[in-house]
Amino acid sequence: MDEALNLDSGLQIMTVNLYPPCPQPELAVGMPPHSDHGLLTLLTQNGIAGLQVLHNEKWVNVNALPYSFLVNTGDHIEILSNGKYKSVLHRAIVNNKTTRISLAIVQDLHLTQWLAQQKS
Ligand SMILES: O=C(O)CCC(=O)C(=O)O
Ligand SMILES: [Fe+2]
Repeated sequence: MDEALNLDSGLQIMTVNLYPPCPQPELAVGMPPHSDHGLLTLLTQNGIAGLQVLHNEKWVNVNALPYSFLVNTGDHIEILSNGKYKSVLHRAIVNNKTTRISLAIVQDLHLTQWLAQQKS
């Protein structure tokens, strides 16, 4: 699969997110609900909770384990697995005490590979 999908030439996009303390966190959105577009996203955080995933129609807090990467499944893995691995809907909330930082690295197919997958 690795060779067929040309993963060695895949796209990597890194995003750094900064969430400063918010005086009224219940009125604010850190990052609105979305799914990531790629195959897999590696996410690391500065130990401050804020990530939530939608599970059984409820938003569930995800622990921010220090010195770890959390792996989220993205839209393209859902398409490639014919729905076996669902792309996870997630969002980030803010708090009124501490600045939160997260770093997300999306691993995706090469742009030309993406077009090839669309044709088949
Ligand atoms: O800050 C977070 O925990 C989520 C970040 C995120 O979902 C993203 O960058 O795509
Ligand atoms: Fe995301």
